[in-house]
Amino acid sequence: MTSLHPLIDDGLILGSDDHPGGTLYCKCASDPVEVTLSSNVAHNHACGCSKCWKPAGALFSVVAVIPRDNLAVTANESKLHVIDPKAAIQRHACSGCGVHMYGRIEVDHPFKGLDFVHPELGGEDAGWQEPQFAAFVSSIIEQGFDPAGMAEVRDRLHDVGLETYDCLSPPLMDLIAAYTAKKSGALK
Ligand SMILES: N[C@@H](CCC(=O)N[C@@H](CS)C(=O)NCC(=O)O)C(=O)O
Ligand SMILES: [Zn+2]
Ligand SMILES: [Zn+2]
Repeated sequence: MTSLHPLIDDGLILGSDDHPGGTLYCKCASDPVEVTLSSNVAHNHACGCSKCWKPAGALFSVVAVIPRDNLAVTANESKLHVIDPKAAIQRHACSGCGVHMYGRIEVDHPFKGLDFVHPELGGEDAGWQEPQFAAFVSSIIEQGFDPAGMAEVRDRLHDVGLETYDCLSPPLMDLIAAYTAKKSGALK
């Protein structure tokens, strides 16, 4: 059966509320890039979009946010490069193994100040917040997934307790819309 993601296929491993953070490692056998997080992550979710890093064979990425002040590159930063400088999220990837170590927003954006990270790089059962929902589910079709398999994919996500959305979850979409409305003056 196609893997959704190793952290989803067999059910979620629940995180611990008081998780203090830890170190993320890229997949290079020597001189790995290290990113140290000084808190747990938030809004962890599965993402089906084409831009987020996924482990080999997985249909989904698992990606979360953390305040940028809680993230530091602590080893081999020189191996990092920005995948697409024009994207809102500047994804810093390792030139050796291709893993995305963190994504940062430098432009005016509702999520500016939050960095995007893949908590599995810090250990699959290390206590990080577990995924809360699945986002950009229909986007897997854009990468070649057969539309006829979508009902099964959504069923499998629901089976492990993940609600599915084709953009972000309603609270995050509301946050983005409120930010846009305040900027335009439609909301005070
Ligand atoms: N359908 C598109 C969706 C891409 C997309 O909008 N991704 C979301 C979720 S990660 C996003 O916020 N992207 C901003 C960015 O990549 O800078 C795809 O799969 O490429
Ligand atoms: Zn690497
Ligand atoms: Zn994504």
